[in-house]
Amino acid sequence: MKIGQQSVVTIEKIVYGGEGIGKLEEGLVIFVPFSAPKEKLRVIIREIKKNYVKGTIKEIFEKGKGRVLPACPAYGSCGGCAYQHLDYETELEIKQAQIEEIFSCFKKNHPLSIQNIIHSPFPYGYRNRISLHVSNGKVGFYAKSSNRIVPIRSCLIASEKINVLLKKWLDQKRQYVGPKTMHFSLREPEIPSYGFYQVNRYLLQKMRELVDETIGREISQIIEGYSGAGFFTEYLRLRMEKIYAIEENHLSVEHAKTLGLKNVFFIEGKVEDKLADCQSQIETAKAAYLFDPPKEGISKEVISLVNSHPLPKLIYVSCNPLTLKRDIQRLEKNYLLRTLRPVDLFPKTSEIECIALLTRKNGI
Ligand SMILES: C[S@@+](CC[C@H](N)C(=O)[O-])C[C@H]1O[C@@H](n2cnc3c(N)ncnc32)[C@H](O)[C@@H]1O
Repeated sequence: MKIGQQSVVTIEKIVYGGEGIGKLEEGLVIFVPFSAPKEKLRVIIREIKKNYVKGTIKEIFEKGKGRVLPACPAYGSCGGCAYQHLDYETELEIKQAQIEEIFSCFKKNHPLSIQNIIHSPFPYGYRNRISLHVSNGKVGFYAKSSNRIVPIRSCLIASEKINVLLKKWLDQKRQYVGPKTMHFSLREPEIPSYGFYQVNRYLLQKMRELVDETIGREISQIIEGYSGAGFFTEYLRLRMEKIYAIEENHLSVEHAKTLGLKNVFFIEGKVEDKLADCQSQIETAKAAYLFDPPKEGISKEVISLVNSHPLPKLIYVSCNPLTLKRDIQRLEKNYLLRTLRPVDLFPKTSEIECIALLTRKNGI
């Protein structure tokens, strides 16, 4: 096998991350980006690894399920989207199957029910914020796994308001000539101008309702880790006795405090440092953890604190199924995984949001 060699392959499925996989005649597994399920392709080998190869499409012999023409001229070079070449129905089926596969390992020892993916009402125009990079007169997004800037004029997954702002900024930013790449972000005026904020403007209320439903009515106290600017806190406090909300980003905490929520303690700092204090103040029998960490997941330190003080429920909102799986495995001795709800917060990209419900094992 050589780089540049051509081969014929049928794509078996699309795996998490967005690439199709198939087997070459030699028995080697091949990963092919921008392919569709069951598609028959001629591919060019681009990279050879120990146990697999990577290829790109040279020719499509038989189109796979759901293939459509991508709408964005930067698709394929910009690192943002992975599923513009598929219709939305196929993308949702693929994402559901990926979640089923990643979490199938829990089926044996947990009463796990994987629910149907919640779709975004629209797969385009949903982002309420974008981050761009500027260097040597180029303004755009990074190419996949690279610092190379792919210039763009507009972004189809961003909202109309963001695209209006982008148009205004493009010519100004292009003037920038500096030794380093500069980064800037554009946000809709409705959302806080700093720190993390949920990105899909069509699913904001739905996310809050789903988390509320998952928590359940018997819970009246919450320890919320990674609470950001109080996105879930603001909604949940309407029916909670009290919430301890821990967040390390100073500006997000400042914003959260401006909401004036009476039954909420906003605590600035790392969950690692503040959790034990909250654990000592909560009434265990009616309390739950709500965690919404960044894609790296929860640190071993936090997992160990949770394992030393398991509350009846733990609700885990995650934007990375792989770290979610890892963290559930680390919590397994105290918790059962009950439900997993995929949510398509990031249509056309390979990302999948999940809401997991874990309940404390009996007899702890
Ligand atoms: C995915 S965001 C979720 C924010 C919020 N739940 C929301 O929906 O807007 C993760 C948040 O965790 C915060 N964070 C990351 N690591 C942290 C840590 N070790 N301790 C406390 N906060 C942390 C980040 O600043 C960010 O606001």
